[in-house]
This record gives sequence, C-alpha cells and structure tokens, in this order.
Amino acid sequence: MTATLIDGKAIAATLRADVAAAVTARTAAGHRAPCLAVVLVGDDPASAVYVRSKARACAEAGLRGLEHRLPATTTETDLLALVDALNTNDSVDGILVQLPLPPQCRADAVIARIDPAKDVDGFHPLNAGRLAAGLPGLVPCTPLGCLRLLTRTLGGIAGAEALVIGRSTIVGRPMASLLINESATVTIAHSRSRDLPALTARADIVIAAVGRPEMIRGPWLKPGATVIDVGINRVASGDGHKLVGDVAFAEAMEVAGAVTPVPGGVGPMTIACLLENTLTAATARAAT
Ligand SMILES: Nc1nc2c(c(=O)[nH]1)N[C@@H](CN(C=O)c1ccc(C(=O)N[C@@H](CCC(=O)O)C(=O)O)cc1)CN2
Ligand SMILES: [Mg+2]
Repeated sequence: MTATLIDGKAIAATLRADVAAAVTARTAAGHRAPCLAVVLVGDDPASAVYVRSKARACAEAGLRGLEHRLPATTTETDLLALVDALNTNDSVDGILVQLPLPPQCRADAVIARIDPAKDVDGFHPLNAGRLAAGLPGLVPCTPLGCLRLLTRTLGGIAGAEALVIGRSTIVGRPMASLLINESATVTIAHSRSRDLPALTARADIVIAAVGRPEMIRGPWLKPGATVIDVGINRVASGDGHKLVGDVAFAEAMEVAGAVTPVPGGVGPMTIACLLENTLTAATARAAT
C-alpha cells in the first residue's frame, strides 16, 4: 500500500486565500483590516525566520502586521510592559510573543499577561480552559492546523480512535481536546507510555508530537491509518542537515492511508491558522 500524501502547503494556501477573501469583505463593509502584533525577543535564527514568515503571510492576506523586535537582554518587566501596551491599544486585534524566550523572561508569566481576547496563539490559561471545557475561544494554531488537515482528509472524525503522542500544552493537550470536541475516541501517549506500538496499532488517527526524530515506525501503524506528523527535527545528513518528522516517513507511506510530509505538512498550517485566529479575534472584538 502507498499512502496518500497530505499536502499541507496546498491546504494552507487555500485557508490563507479564504482568510484574504474574508478580510476583503470586512474592509469593503467599512471595518479596518485586522491587526496582528508579533513580539520577537532576542536573535534566535529560527524564530526570526518564523516571524518573517508570519509578517509576509499577514501582508499577503491583507492583515496589518506589526513587528516588535527586542534585544536578548530585555527584562521580563520590560516585556510585560510592551504586552500591557498592546493589550490596551485598540487598533491591535492579536498579540503573539514568539517562543522560545530568553531565560530571564518566564513564558508562563508573559502568556498569562496577554488579553485572552487577543491571544491568537491560544496559549493563555483561560483559552486553554475554554478549549478543555468544549467552549468557544482562541485555539492554538498547530493543533488547529492538524484538525483542519484531518477534516480535509477524512471528512468527519466522530467515533474514530485517535492517538496523540505528546502531552505538551502547545500541541498534545489542546490537540486531544480538539479531537474529543469532534467526538473522536482519544488516547494521549507520551515518553513514559508503556507500549507505544500496541497503542499505535489500534489508532485510526495518529498525531505524532514527541520531538524525537523518526521515533514512530511504519510497522507500528494500523493499515490505512491517517498520520499527522507535527515533529520538525533537524538531523545530520551527509555534509549538512535535513528536516525529519517524528514519524519514519518512508515506512509510514507503506502502511498508512494518508501521511503528512515534513517539511510541507503541519508547519504551513500553523501560520495559516494564525491568520484565521487573527481574523476570528478581530471579528469577535468588533462585535463587543
Ligand atoms: N508564539 C509561538 N511560538 C512558537 C510557535 C507558535 O505557534 N507560537 N510554533 C513554533 C514555531 N513556528 C511558529 O511560530 C513555526 C514552526 C515551523 C513552521 C514551518 O512552516 N515549518 C516548515 C519547515 C521550516 C524549515 O524548513 O525549517 C514545515 O514544516 O514545512 C511554521 C511555524 C515554535 N514557536
Ligand atoms: Mg510540516
């Protein structure tokens, strides 16, 4: 069996075009363009690339993007003061603080300071609680992107056995809540789970978010399963490096029904869902 490749890049492009059309309709109706403020602290090269991609994606979809670049020596107090200023700035609809932060800035404290109505990352404890309770709110972009890929690939997922491998607050836990809210039967596994191959063997849907290169092997999978690989691992290859996921891709393609590639699977959906969340936040704020 050769699995279908789930083209995250193409599906993300469709979602971005949908957001752009909705933004055009909003501005034609007299609203200002939704505005996203992105805060980057320090000079982590990967973070700088992601922030640039977010700014470019905003511009292409007709959103206003504001970039705040702060030095690596920024104190937590100064960062919180910037968040406060963005919270009270009425022309800002979404606030995103790029992670990771330098060690002197506690991510938990910074995230908790963001106005939950502007928390387009969906990381604020209030939004996490709303998602866990099955209430509407802003949802983390990576798991939301995974759900969009699943519904595009499978249609409904009600009743499906889903295995989420990874229990982070950014991916694993919100992913499990999203799947439960769609009436899937959900198991959460993690690094201490006893028999991962046995859990994987019964899963119709596997979401791999462990951060270990190619840990999930093809023969573990249930034939025909849908595999969503959230991992982005840089590994040595020849003289340079390459990106691999948490799933052994070539092996998975032999057994699964559909598989996301790395790169070009989940990653592009994260940024498309950020645009979607910014539009959602702007629409909800305009209605209050
Ligand atoms: N505040 C946040 N910080 C971080 C988040 C986040 O959602 N909010 N997620 C990651 C970084 N990230 C977005 O910020 C992100 C990572 C990767 C991709 C992506 O498209 N990856 C490509 C491969 C890229 C490469 O070649 O290196 C892919 O998978 O195709 C998008 C966004 C941590 N921080
Ligand atoms: Mg990917």
